[in-house]
Amino acid sequence: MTDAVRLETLYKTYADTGTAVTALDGVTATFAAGTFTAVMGPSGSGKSTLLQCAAGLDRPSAGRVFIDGAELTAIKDTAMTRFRRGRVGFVFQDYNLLPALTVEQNVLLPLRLAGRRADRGRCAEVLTRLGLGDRRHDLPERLSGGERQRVAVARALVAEPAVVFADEPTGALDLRSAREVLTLLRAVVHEHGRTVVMVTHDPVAAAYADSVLFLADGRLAGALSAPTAEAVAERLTHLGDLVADRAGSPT
Ligand SMILES: Nc1ncnc2c1ncn2[C@@H]1O[C@H](COP(=O)(O)OP(=O)(O)OP(=O)(O)O)[C@@H](O)[C@H]1O
Repeated sequence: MTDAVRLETLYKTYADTGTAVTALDGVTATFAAGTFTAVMGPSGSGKSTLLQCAAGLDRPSAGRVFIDGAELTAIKDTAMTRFRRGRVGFVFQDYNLLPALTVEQNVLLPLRLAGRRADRGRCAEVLTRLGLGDRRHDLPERLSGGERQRVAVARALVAEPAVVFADEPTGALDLRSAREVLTLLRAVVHEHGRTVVMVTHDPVAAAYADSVLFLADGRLAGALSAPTAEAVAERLTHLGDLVADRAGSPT
């Protein structure tokens, strides 16, 4: 199986605030193509930083990132944007849809920005697959939170990226909409062979993934295959204890 994403000994230090914060402390991980992985860990453990560095939205302080076999960390800033537009899709907690654009225009935006043909047929196909075929001409304000997030998923998929990164995609949704979006992400992986990496706080959401990667203090702290919400919650409790112990112990 090919790796959609490979992270090699990633470090990220934020030094701009006086005291340096090490958000990633030597993380090595791979995400195989066609898999759905959840990234979990206590608050401040480096989940968002990991996602940002893996997606090329931020640069690690050291280490290498490969997407679909190409080294992202070797690419200069201007080319990075182009690379991202072609190979990476994003879904954010707050949808990030442009309010003045219709659903269809929002979904087609990544293709337009990448200078590719705005394939309306493909857009209609993706929207229909996501149950939004008849909402193409609506503005986002007319959609529910769950529908908006499904538009964001359609937008992330339209350019057929090697990987879709989702940062708390269900964080702003009610239970039913969250379940719909997670079912959709799972179908995107299992029925359409896409790769999804999702940061979440929610053990129930993580249980939709094929496996869970745990972070604590910027380091990998284990993994779980075929996760259940109960097993994930238990692992998280232990991680929380571990972090509290470390913080309390003399160095
Ligand atoms: N831009 C920044 N400048 C300085 N420090 C930062 C910055 N972004 C993150 N950090 C710090 O890096 C560490 C990891 O943050 P990160 O947001 O990656 O964690 P997280 O696991 O996603 O947290 P949460 O679950 O609370 O969203 C934290 O200590 C955080 O305060």
